[in-house]
Amino acid sequence: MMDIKTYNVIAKEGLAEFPTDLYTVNQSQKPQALLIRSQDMHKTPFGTNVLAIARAGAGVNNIPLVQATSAGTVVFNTPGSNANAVKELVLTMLLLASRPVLDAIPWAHKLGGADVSLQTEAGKNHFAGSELLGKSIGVIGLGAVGSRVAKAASDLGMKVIGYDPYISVEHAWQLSNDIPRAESLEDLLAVSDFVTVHVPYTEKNRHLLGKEQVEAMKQDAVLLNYSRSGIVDDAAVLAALAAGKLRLFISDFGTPALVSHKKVIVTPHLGGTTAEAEVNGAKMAARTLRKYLETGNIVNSVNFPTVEMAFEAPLRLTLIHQNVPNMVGRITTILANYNLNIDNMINRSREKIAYTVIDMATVSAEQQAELTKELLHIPEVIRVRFLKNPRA
Ligand SMILES: NC(=O)c1ccc[n+]([C@@H]2O[C@H](COP(=O)([O-])OP(=O)(O)OC[C@H]3O[C@@H](n4cnc5c(N)ncnc54)[C@H](O)[C@@H]3O)[C@@H](O)[C@H]2O)c1
Ligand SMILES: O=C(O)[C@H](O)COP(=O)(O)O
Repeated sequence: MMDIKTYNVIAKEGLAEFPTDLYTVNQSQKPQALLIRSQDMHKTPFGTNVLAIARAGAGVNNIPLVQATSAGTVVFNTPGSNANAVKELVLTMLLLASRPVLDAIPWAHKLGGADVSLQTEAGKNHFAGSELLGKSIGVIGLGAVGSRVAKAASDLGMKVIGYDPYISVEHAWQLSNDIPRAESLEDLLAVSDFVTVHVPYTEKNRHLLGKEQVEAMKQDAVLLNYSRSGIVDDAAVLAALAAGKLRLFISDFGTPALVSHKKVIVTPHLGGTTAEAEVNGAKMAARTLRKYLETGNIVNSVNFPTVEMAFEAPLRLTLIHQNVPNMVGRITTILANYNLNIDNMINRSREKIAYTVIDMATVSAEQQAELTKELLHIPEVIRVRFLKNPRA
């Protein structure tokens, strides 16, 4: 039995992916894997017994990746699982930034008496808005969320310009040829009535929109942050709002200064909070975890290489080790000393870490224990697992 510990609200459809004859959920002090959303794992200790952490969602800045990698803990996310939800909320906020319905609705509901319609017609001009059609929008980051926002804005008749110097081939294919790409962030900022940012939080992206960038924006522009707190320098934005340079700041990440500001609209980190996105993310995370725990195969990891090898042999040996020369040689020498034949093998690396998967015929539990001890004796080996093929 393996135990999965959960943090945050995880959709029941995701938990149902774990068959009860193989898994328990939240039953052990020493779980084999964690299934989380925004839980701050920098402040939540997890032991080296944790083989994997799956983040149902996109952002992994809440997980200490360097620490997890060196402990041999594979971290996964669920790319794209909540991208449509974020896109729809960004569209909502673009419309709210254009039509003052947030003020108009309470005004309408306060009207009373027999002449409500007269009062309506007399007062409605206070709430005149503008249209998105023909306005320009700069989309920073053209991944799962940004590429969808760009397409939707274009479908609404907006002039879209994108910026993503690191765009993946997959997302580049998804992006319409009609959407021009800016050569630089400054080029995008100079022409955009709306700017929306969809990049991950990393050290490099901290204050990607800082004082200089905010000052480079168009007069009366609107800035939206549905990526992460810290990517936008809130202090620089507040200064630009006070100076009358920006018209509005819309953010999914409140701070005391933002929530009390008249020219700021804050949503409470709602980007990925729809029933559909929560189910998508939880199911995807559970399936990814099961794949890794049961077959050793790794997909959608943010700290380990992708490794997919059909599990056909009776037994699989997986090793997490440092990415240094002669590891495969040392590992296979030990197997040869036990007269074990290798049916199939794969070795992949990512930066400082490497992963080796070796398929072979069955060996006894005693021999597995001896081999594990000997393999762990190689100083650069971090984790050793034997997996039995239930279908062999
Ligand atoms: N508000 C929410 O609830 C919510 C929901 C989903 C995602 N997010 C946040 O949005 C981020 C993006 O999500 P996603 O699913 O689109 O991720 P993604 O990985 O599919 O896309 C991120 C894109 O940003 C690009 N990028 C990175 N640094 C950049 C930079 N400096 N300039 C321009 N482009 C850059 C990458 O090349 C990539 O294409 C997540 O990391 C997460 O922090 C927030
Ligand atoms: O990075 C993400 O996927 C979003 O910020 C969603 O976070 P949540 O799962 O905590 O709502």
